[in-house]
This record gives sequence, structure tokens and C-alpha cells, in this order.
Amino acid sequence: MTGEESVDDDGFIDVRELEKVFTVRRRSGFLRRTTSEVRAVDGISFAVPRGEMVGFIGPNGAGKSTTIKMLTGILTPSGGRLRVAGVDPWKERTQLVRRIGVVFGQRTTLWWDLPLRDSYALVKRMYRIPEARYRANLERCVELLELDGLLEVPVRQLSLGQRMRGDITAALLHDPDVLYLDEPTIGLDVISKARVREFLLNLNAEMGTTVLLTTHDLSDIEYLCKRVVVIDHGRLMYDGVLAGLHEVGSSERTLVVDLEREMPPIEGVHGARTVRTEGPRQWLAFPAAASAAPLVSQVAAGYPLVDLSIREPDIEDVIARMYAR
Ligand SMILES: Nc1ncnc2c1ncn2[C@@H]1O[C@H](COP(=O)(O)OP(=O)(O)OP(=O)(O)O)[C@@H](O)[C@H]1O
Repeated sequence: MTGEESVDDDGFIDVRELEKVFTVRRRSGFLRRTTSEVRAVDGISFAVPRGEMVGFIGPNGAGKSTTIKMLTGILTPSGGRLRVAGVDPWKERTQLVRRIGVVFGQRTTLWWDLPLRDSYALVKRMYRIPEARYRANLERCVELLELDGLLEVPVRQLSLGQRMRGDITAALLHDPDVLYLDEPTIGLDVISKARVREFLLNLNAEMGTTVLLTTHDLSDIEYLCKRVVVIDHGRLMYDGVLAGLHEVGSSERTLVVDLEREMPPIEGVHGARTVRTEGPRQWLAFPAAASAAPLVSQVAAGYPLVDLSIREPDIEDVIARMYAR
């Protein structure tokens, strides 16, 4: 395989001063047109070692999709250097497609009218996957993603969660070294979300697949990724552990508690303040980098607790706070 011997495991995905400038033409009069430039990606550098799972996040329009499109060889960079698994994505696209898998939460890559099994058979032919390997990979995904009984169902009849699990399977049949996931848990219910996350952890641990995960759900990152890369306005804002991002932005998580009855705002719980009450429900904000465990036990010890949940801060909020600092 081209470049296999020269692959640098520390820079399995290697992005150096990457740039993408779009030229946009606009009509500015009856016959006149003006052009302007959009710097979608403006000198981003980061490296992902082989086998790492990294969260790639940023607000809407930050440049995430444009970066992923360059990493998958769909778009050509305007500047900088890019290698994925030792391959130049744009120049060596045919080698690259065998090494990567891509999953988009918002749209399927499966054939809408075909049963999953037929879609997979087409993927097998496209990638020329040897029979034994295909069977082993399909069996593994069907078992771990609980797709048994769904292989004969046309894609259009699947629920969102089933379709997503079907898409993940399709992306993995050819054993990619790198998996790009774009909002893989968007719109999924709690159980489907947990199933997908569990599967991804297992995939990374057992197969050593390198994963770049784009999501607006910070709990996905918390569950799956030790490291997070944040971009905004096409620039790198942060590269490090998630807790560090919360510290930089001094962002807050929220403990939502349901009490047996309406009560005055909870007070005196270390490190938290009640920011809202509504009947028996109260919202307590606490530093996102802190553990929720002592807070939960203090509330449970002092109040008639019925239920609780923890809400992650919005990515937009975290980034706004980084700016404010
Ligand atoms: N083909 C294009 N032509 C012109 N401008 C573009 C094009 N594609 C993206 N852009 C612009 O580049 C910027 C980055 O867009 P991009 O889609 O990469 O952001 P994103 O972080 O993926 O956002 P979202 O989370 O909303 O998907 C935006 O200002 C967008 O309008």
C-alpha cells in the first residue's frame, strides 16, 4: 500500500497550517458581479496519533465540515499540508478511500430502497472486500450493534437509531484505519445513543481504529474522547483534554434535581448555586471541570430526592466563555 512504510504513527492524521478559501460570486447590480473570499479554514494544525479518538468541535460555520472534506479528499486545500495514514487525501484519493470510513448523522450513505443486506453486498463489491473478511466484519457489527433481524428491512423503514447503526456497519466493512463520525448520535434516544457509544469504545479498544468525532453533544466527547480539538472562524482555539477546555472557559454543568415537593432553592451545597426552580424541580449550576459525585451525595443526603440528571454546557456557550476571557 502506498506510503504504508512511511506512516508516522504519531501523526496518523497530520494537519499543518491547513487553509481553505472559497471564492463566492455575488450579483451586485443588473449585470455586475462581485467576488469575495470566505476563509473557511485559516491555518489549522493538529496531529492525531494512530488509535486515538479525538473530538473535533466548534460552533456552526466554524470550518469543521470543510476540514473533514479536505481530510476525506473531497475538497482540495488552498494551503498547508495534509496527510492521513501516510496518504495525501486529495492526490491519492483511491488509496485513501480504502483506509477511511465516514458516517454522517444527518444523511445516510445507504441505499434508501434496499434492505441493509443488499446495501452491504454493494459495499463489498465496491471495496472488493474478501468474502471471509466481509463475513467476519458483518457478523461482528450485527452482534455488537444489535442489527439481528434488521438485515432484510429496507433502509427507509428503519428508525433513526437503527439506520445510524446500519450506517456505522457500512463504514466499517472494509476495515478502515480511520473513522470520521459527523454527529453520530444526533436525534438518537438514550438507549440508541448508549449503544452507539459503547460500540465505538469497543471498536477503538479492539481494532485500534483512529476516530475523529464531530458533535454538538459534549457528553459524546466526555464518554468517548480524552482529547478535544476546538475550532472557530477557521482557527484552532483549543487542543487538549475536555476538563482543560472547561477550565479555560470556566464553563458550568447543571445538575437538575426533582424533589418530592416544591421547596425553597437548595442552598449551602458546596461549589453549586441554584439558578432556577420550577415546582419540585431545581437547576444547580456547578463548575464543569468538577466531579458531580460529591454534589449529588450532598443533595441526596439533605433533600427528598426523587430523580436527577446532569446537563452538559452547550459548545457555543463554552466557546463564548473562552472568548470572554
Ligand atoms: N462551498 C462553499 N462556498 C462558500 N462558502 C462555504 C462553502 N462551504 C462552506 N462555506 C463557508 O465556510 C465556513 C465554514 O463552513 P463549514 O460548513 O465548514 O462549518 P461547520 O463548522 O461544519 O458548520 P456546521 O456545524 O454548521 O456544519 C462558513 O462560513 C460557510 O458558510
